[in-house]
Amino acid sequence: MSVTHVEPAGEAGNASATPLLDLSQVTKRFGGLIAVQDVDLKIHPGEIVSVIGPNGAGKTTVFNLITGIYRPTTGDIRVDGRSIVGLNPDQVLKRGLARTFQNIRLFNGMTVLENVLVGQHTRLHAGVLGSLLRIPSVKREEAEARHRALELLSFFGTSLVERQDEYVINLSYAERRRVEIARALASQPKLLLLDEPTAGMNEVETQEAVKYIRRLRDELGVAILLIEHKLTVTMGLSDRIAVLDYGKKIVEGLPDEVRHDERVIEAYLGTASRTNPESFQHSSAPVENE
Ligand SMILES: Nc1ncnc2c1ncn2[C@@H]1O[C@H](COP(=O)(O)OP(=O)(O)OP(=O)(O)O)[C@@H](O)[C@H]1O
Repeated sequence: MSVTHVEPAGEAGNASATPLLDLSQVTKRFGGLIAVQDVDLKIHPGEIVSVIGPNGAGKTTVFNLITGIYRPTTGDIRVDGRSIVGLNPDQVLKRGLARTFQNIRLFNGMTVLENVLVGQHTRLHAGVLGSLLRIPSVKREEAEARHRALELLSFFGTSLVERQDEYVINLSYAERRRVEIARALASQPKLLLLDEPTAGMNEVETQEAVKYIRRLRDELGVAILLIEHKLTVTMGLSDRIAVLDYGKKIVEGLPDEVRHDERVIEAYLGTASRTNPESFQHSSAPVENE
């Protein structure tokens, strides 16, 4: 796969390098409601960063701001030093940011392979006319796209490759999550935003997801920004964790720092967690929904 490998973050010098993603004083208002307020967040190449916080803290809004679904009311969002404010989601994708959604968004009437092929649309050159006339260069491009899509599916082992012609609706929830990630990877992103990638998964599936998310970074060099509620996932995976509460970033630090921070315990964990820190869970864990 031709995704450039990038050294994992935390290396000396990273702090001074231009961040891959740089949110600066980002605020989003919906009428009188301030969903996100003055949030600063930097992600460097090869980092895995989690955004956590209670229900309604502003996590998904941050994702929607980064990916061009919403425009910040104030503040700036830069990718490799260039502002992306005002770009639409397709343009943001072309700048190297791909995402998955809290509720899986696949084309259920398409096969596994077709769903991943759709993810490559930003990289294909054939126009409508070329496709209709089936000119040789288009056929070649289609064959290459198919080859790349199968390569992406094989990142998750052989099962999705074997089921490439199956409609995604017939796959298990965990498998559909993988297809969604494969489709996001098809645009060759520098940064992948994963919105609750283990929601609705059992323990075994969750641990498998943790492994492949780490491999995305280690083997493909893709930086990852994660919204995730499960302690085992965020603590085990993240280089850094940013905590939102009522739209503001109240803490940012290493997993161990965040875990023991009083402000986080107050805001997110509630007093119950003082007696049981392992209960670092969302109060209403999301269930599978489409
Ligand atoms: N399009 C919108 N219009 C109005 N209010 C919105 C909109 N999107 C989000 N909000 C509000 O902004 C706040 C932050 O919502 P957001 O979905 O970002 O929180 P969250 O941290 O992702 O929550 P959860 O963990 O429950 O998914 C909430 O009060 C929400 O109701």
